[in-house]
Amino acid sequence: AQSGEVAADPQQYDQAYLSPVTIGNSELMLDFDTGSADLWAFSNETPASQSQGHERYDSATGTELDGYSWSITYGDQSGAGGNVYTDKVVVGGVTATRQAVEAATSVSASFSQNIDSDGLLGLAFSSINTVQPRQQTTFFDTVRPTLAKALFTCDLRQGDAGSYTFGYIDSSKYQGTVTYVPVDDSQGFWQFTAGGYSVGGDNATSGSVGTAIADTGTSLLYLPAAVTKAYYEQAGGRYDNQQGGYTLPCNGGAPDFSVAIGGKTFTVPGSYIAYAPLTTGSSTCFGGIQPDTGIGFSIFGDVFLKAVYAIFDVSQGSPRLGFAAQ
Ligand SMILES: O=C([C@@H]1CCCNC1)N1CCCCC1
Repeated sequence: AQSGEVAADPQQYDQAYLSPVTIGNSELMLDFDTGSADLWAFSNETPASQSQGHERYDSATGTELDGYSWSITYGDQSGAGGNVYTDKVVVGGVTATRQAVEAATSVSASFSQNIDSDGLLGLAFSSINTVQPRQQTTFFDTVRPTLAKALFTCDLRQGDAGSYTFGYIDSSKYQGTVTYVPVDDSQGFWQFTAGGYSVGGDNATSGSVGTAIADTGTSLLYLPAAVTKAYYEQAGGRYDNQQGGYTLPCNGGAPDFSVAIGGKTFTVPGSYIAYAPLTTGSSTCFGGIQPDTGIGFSIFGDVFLKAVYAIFDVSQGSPRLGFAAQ
């Protein structure tokens, strides 16, 4: 049975985490994304004008799926599209011999401009893979039958290299016990229910966060508008229309944010929520918690995930998420 571990290296401000992946004879840095289900890469078929500074997948090593294509638009309106090959993909020593690899023939500006990232490796459910005419499986779904345990884990860290593991849980990476919650995969996401919250350790937990997804490909923590408002009232932040989000003082006084999941409380340190100065040297920071207005559920992105050890587990028949304090 297979198992393995791969590094997750943070970009500036932990905006995204990138992991080395070998596809055929190409070694690329991909953004592992539990909020989408396509494995796509800059390729020899991506226009040079769009791929300056990127490593590219050389599709010559692959077998083209004739007449297949893919096209994806993400929640932030970025996107990409192209052709499909099968090829050998290796992640931390775990090998998928015939993985669908989506070679980009076009990518949106934000992908061209982020030269650290050579593409995405989707880890949501394969039901939302965009390949036509026949949907393809994610890397995890492809290798799942060969894994020692049908699960992968995520250990993201603030400003430091973390890791993803496939096929095993590394108990040295967390403290205390793991709390498991059921996952509703009907929308293709790792969707769960979060409970009460508290700001700054005051145990007057109020309200409930509700439906949420665990999304390693999203930088911030998007919460219901009322929860977000309550946080910034205590944090001394304000909604800045010009910035398109809440901002707060960078000065280290930001309160912690705690949320109950599966009856256990998980805490995001205030320092993670003073996310990044508006511009270099500014004493005002963009907030790591923002409203989930218009999305339909909360998004537990990297600001939350780097505070916990997360287990994405399909070994029990029904999918479940495990969380433990880091
Ligand atoms: O496009 C996304 C995200 C974008 C950032 C990377 N992860 C996937 N979705 C998740 C939230 C609901 C809408 C779809």
